[in-house]
This record gives sequence, structure tokens and C-alpha cells, in this order.
Amino acid sequence: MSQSATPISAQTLARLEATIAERAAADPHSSYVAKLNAKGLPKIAQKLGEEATEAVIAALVEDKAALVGEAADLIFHLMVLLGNKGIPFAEVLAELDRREGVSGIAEKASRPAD
Ligand SMILES: N=c1c2ncn([C@@H]3O[C@H](COP(=O)(O)OP(=O)(O)OP(=O)(O)O)[C@@H](O)[C@H]3O)c2ncn1[C@@H]1O[C@H](COP(=O)(O)O)[C@@H](O)[C@H]1O
Repeated sequence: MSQSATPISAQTLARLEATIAERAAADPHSSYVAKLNAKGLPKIAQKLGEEATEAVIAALVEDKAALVGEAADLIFHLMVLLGNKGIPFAEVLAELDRREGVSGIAEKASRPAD
């Protein structure tokens, strides 16, 4: 892979975000994303909470395969919520990048000087 190529994981999330945006106003009878958006923000938020709980349960019962599935459901529903709120996923990634920079600086500051 060339240095400038987008990593697979980022491509996956970008593709999913585009699909969610495209499906938001589709027919709720043929699209789960459209069905959720038609029900509104409280329903999307409720589903996100349910998926988070299911992920926690899978982790606590040590079912790794189930946890992978629940984690995918959780990320998917988070992306539907962000889409409904008009927040690009890139903003979340930028916030994570910013924190990485902040903690990197804090780490350096806590190290004794040479
Ligand atoms: N990644 C997902 C995805 N993950 C989970 N789900 C759905 O999320 C739901 C969660 O399971 P539940 O049992 O809690 O849901 P449910 O009982 O059907 O839902 P409710 O009646 O409670 O609302 C299931 O219906 C899953 O099919 C998803 N649905 C869609 N996608 C992606 O979104 C794209 C667009 O989907 P459509 O909008 O359906 O075209 C698809 O191509 C996929 O890439």
C-alpha cells in the first residue's frame, strides 16, 4: 500500500457514512436507516443505548464473537445518530487526533528532563 492510500478501516467508515447519508431519506419500508430517521432522534438515541448495553453484556460474558457483532451495531448506530445531527464523522476523528496530540504533550511534560 502506498503511503497516501486511505487505510481500509477509514475507507469502511467513510463508505458507511456516505451510505447512511444517502439512505436517510429513502423509503422506510426498504431501508433500516430511513426507518430510524423517520422515527426521529429519540428512537435513534434509544437504539444506540440498547446497542451499547448489548456490547457491554457480550464483553462481560466473554463472548468475543458476539462482542464483535455488537461493536459493529454500536458504531453503526452512532454513525446514524451523528448523521441525524449533521455531524461529520471526520469531526469525531479530528477530536481524537487532537486528544492524541494533547496526551502526547502531557506525556512529554511529565517525563524527567535528560
Ligand atoms: N451496518 C448496518 C447495520 N448494522 C445493524 N443494522 C440493523 O440494525 C438493527 C439492529 O437490530 P435490532 O434487532 O435491535 O433491530 P430491530 O428489532 O430490527 O429494530 P427496531 O424494530 O427495534 O427498530 C437490525 O435490523 C440490523 O439489520 C444495520 N443496518 C444497516 N447497516 C448498514 O447500513 C446500510 C444501509 O442500510 P439500509 O438503510 O437498510 O439500506 C447497509 O448497507 C449496511 O451497510
